[in-house]
Amino acid sequence: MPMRSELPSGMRLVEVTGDRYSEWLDAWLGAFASPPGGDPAVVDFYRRTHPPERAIAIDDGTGYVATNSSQHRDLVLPGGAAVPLAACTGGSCHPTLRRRGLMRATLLRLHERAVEEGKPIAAGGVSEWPIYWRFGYGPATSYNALDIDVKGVGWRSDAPGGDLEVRRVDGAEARTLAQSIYERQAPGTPGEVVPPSCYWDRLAHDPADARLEQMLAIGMGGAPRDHVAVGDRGLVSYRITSDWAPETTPQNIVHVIDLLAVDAEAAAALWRYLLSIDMVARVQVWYSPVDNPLTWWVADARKLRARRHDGLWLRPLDVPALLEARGWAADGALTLRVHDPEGYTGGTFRLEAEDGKATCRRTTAEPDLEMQVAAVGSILLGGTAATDLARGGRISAPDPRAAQLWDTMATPERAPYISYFY
Ligand SMILES: CC(=O)SCCNC(=O)CCNC(=O)[C@H](O)C(C)(C)COP(=O)(O)OP(=O)(O)OC[C@H]1O[C@@H](n2cnc3c(N)ncnc32)[C@H](O)[C@@H]1OP(=O)(O)O
Repeated sequence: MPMRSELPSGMRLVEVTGDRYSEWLDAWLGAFASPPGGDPAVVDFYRRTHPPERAIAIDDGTGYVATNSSQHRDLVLPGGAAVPLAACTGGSCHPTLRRRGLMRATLLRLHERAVEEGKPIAAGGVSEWPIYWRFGYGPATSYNALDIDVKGVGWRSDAPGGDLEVRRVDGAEARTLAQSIYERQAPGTPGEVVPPSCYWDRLAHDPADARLEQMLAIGMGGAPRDHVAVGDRGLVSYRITSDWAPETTPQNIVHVIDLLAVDAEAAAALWRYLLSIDMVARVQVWYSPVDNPLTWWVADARKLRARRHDGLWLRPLDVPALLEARGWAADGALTLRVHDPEGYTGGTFRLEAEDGKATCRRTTAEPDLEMQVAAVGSILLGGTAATDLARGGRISAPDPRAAQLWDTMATPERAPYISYFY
């Protein structure tokens, strides 16, 4: 039976209606200090990417005091298969009512709804590290924020992409290209959560208002936005902010907003271009894969100055379905015992992988590996090592070779990564 939680008296958990969507958005984004306040451009964008019928709230009789939502999305697994995902985002509670279980009530409802809809997993990019473990979420992907010293980093003469031409494109073409490139690159990237096509409309907007830029996830700074493409294989969207007092050397900064490429050669051509713009001292990127081959194209990778962050957190709701859907790098058999405080997918399962595919069935055997469901979320894509979690006390493995075997079997084709925040 799913867990329920009691709400303080006078409060009701409700579905959000279209006519109160703007109020819902203000409550949600107000918790992040950016309420759109009815700004039609922001409300219209969110209404399409996060539609009212996916939103829930707690109403205390005077208005919405807590919010949450789960979007229909697909999650790419190792091997390229995608599974239906409850993409949770929009968790908030008014600060006057914090720590009374309001968020708990909304999130438990979202999990219950995901199971009703047949989704084997929920996921979110979480605001703060300590919160989501208790709800069965574990960090599964990582990304690097880069702050590149352009003068110091250099470019190797044998790096690929030198023969490819880059060309300017306008916002409308950038929008079309971005969606098409993403759709071609995502199946090879475990951890990507395929956004709806309207998500890419943000590339066709070019508001002068810095606040709106931030809300539409198209960068900050109020500078004009540029889009540069390599054929139909790669696209970068960026802004340059000026830092040049007349008596000094120019120190402009390139802020990369989206960099998408179907293959390494196209990505290299875009990076080569970004690192060659005159008067630029630094290139800053919020999201970069941790296995970005840029490391091997530049002359001095220490000048990339990478800071690693957790990306997507996964909450398995049907462990056997997920283990059978993902691809496996090596043959092997393991028995896993999973504890799920919400009661959806606890139990002991026998996993048997052969020729890239696996079966996973309930068993009464003793486990090789035992863990909370949040740890399954962490290791599912192979981006977090079971051996690390075993050393950290999050997985119990009486024979340490069992965690090693998991890591060998679960090795993904590349480091799990989500290229944006939702
Ligand atoms: C995927 C997403 O939606 S991420 C977005 C999350 N939203 C934000 O960070 C916006 C700003 N913060 C807020 O609006 C609120 O503080 C929220 C949404 C994080 C928490 O809402 P609350 O209603 O206070 O949470 P609630 O009372 O249900 O707490 C549930 C549990 O999480 C814990 N918790 C809640 N917030 C935090 C926090 N910031 N840090 C650590 N633990 C937390 C509580 O202590 C409680 O734990 P317990 O059950 O073990 O006692």
